[in-house]
Amino acid sequence: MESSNTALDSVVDVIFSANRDECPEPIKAEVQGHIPKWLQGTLLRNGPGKHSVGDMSYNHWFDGLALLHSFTFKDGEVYYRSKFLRSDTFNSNMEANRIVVSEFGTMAYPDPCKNIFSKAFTYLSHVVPEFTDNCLINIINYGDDYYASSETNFIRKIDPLTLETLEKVDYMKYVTANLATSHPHYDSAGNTLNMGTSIGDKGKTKYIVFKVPPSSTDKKSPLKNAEVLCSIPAHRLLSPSYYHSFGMTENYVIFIEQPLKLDILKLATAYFRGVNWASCIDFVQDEKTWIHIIDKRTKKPLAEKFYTEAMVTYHHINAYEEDGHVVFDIIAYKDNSLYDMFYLANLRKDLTEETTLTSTPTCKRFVIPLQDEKVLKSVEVGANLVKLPKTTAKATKDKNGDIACSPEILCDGIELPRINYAYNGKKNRYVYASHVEWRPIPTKIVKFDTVTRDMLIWTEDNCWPAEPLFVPHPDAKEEDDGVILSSIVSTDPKKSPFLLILDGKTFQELGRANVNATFHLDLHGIFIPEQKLAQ
Ligand SMILES: CC1=C(/C=C/C(C)=C/C=C/C(C)=C/C=C/C=C(C)/C=C/C=C(C)/C=C/C2=C(C)CCCC2(C)C)C(C)(C)CCC1
Ligand SMILES: [Fe+2]
Repeated sequence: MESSNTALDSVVDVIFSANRDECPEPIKAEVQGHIPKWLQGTLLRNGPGKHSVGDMSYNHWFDGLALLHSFTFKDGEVYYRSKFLRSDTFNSNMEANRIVVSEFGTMAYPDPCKNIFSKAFTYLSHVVPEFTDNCLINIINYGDDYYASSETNFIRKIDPLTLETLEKVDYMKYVTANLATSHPHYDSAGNTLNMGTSIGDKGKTKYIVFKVPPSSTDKKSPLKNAEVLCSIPAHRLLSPSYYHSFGMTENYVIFIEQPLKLDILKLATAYFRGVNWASCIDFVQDEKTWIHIIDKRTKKPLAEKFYTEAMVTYHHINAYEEDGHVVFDIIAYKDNSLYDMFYLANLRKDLTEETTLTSTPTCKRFVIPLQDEKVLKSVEVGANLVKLPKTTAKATKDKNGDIACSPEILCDGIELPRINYAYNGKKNRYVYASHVEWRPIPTKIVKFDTVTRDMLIWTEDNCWPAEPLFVPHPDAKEEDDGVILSSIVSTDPKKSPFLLILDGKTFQELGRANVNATFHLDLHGIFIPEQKLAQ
């Protein structure tokens, strides 16, 4: 018994909690199989790579210090490198040899004295706190620049080739966003669209959609030209919803205001009360989930109120318009247990006690009817407004004239979804994702066909795959003409970690690039084609 627990503990260590070393100089990987010659560019990924500093540890996996890594493809060869993001947070922690900047799941007290008076004093000097710039979630492209991102008001510009950390950028200088997502969208005109939350500005709490145009020639920060497209007042001033991503079609932005709420009063007193910020988020089971459909042309949300039952979602998959409807697919949960599952103490418990997840991810499709207001008035209460033939998703008018949406379940157990981004906002068929069974660790990646509901699977013993990312063939004719890239952490000491390359159509291995280094399990990333990097 003991030995199997030890084995499971070491899995948690190897894939989640161990501190990693960086590998700042590029190393050439040993390629097995075949890497298509057309695949030229850099896969750049981000995720937590250091979970303790000195003798202090972070509580939560999403708190770890950002470690960037990249795979550069050149003429069938692959070069790997990794570098810690030299954020102010990283530097201050290293200098103090302890954790001095708070993260979402770990509250830090720079003053080691636990005396209540000094704690109160430290609190007062933190009335305007400098939030963390440990940007560990994703990489965002604004204009010609690349930024490591988290969800606070700070992003860090990076050099996508050398992984060097550059300027710290404060969203607040350009748009009033105290929080912003790490999952923006890119449109065909080269704009980046993102969403943020503005807390208590001029007595109002609102969600904003902002657009950053492609770079201007004057070499100023691309955010200088940011424009707020729309702002939506939060249902409650002191409890805005938490959201991690949003959806976008050609004409609409889809924003889900879910009953997973930040309690501003609790947040403001968290430091003084000695609790972490994560404890100030509540899932309000008996509240509705509001679905806002923002028309990019009028810059206003549609007048109708769409809602569904209480749920939690982090990742939108895609959204598109079809015959007078907006269709969008998301990964949804019954509650907020995903966040709790990633506390390092729970990850250990979940593995050793073999507990099942209380809420597993479900891939849901919502269909929103775009109804003329006059027509809507004449529709009977209870009538289904969805007219698309091949879906079981419904939208019915309730007695208040609001529209209750019930989704179609597409499949269970997938997370970290990616699509061929050329199909973002357009009708797509395939989703590439991590497959999650009852354990909170990734063992398989899949290609899911939303039409036939078939799943193609890749798995291998002692291999823990990261989010699978699709790169289209430069002359792609079909949606799945391309390859899937996933970086694989290995827990077999005899086997090095590798970058896996699968064929987009068959999901069969084309090749792998074995790297003589250690990998961390990361969260998200982007592929930058060579022509774009050369600009
Ligand atoms: C500024 C501000 C602030 C702060 C904030 C912060 C600090 C934040 C952070 C945040 C964060 C930091 C977040 C994060 C998130 C994340 C997420 C949401 C994720 C998700 C994920 C997932 C979903 C996963 C999955 C997976 C993996 C990874 C592996 C295994 C398998 C699976 C698939 C499960 C406050 C509030 C105080 C106040 C106001 C203002
Ligand atoms: Fe995410």
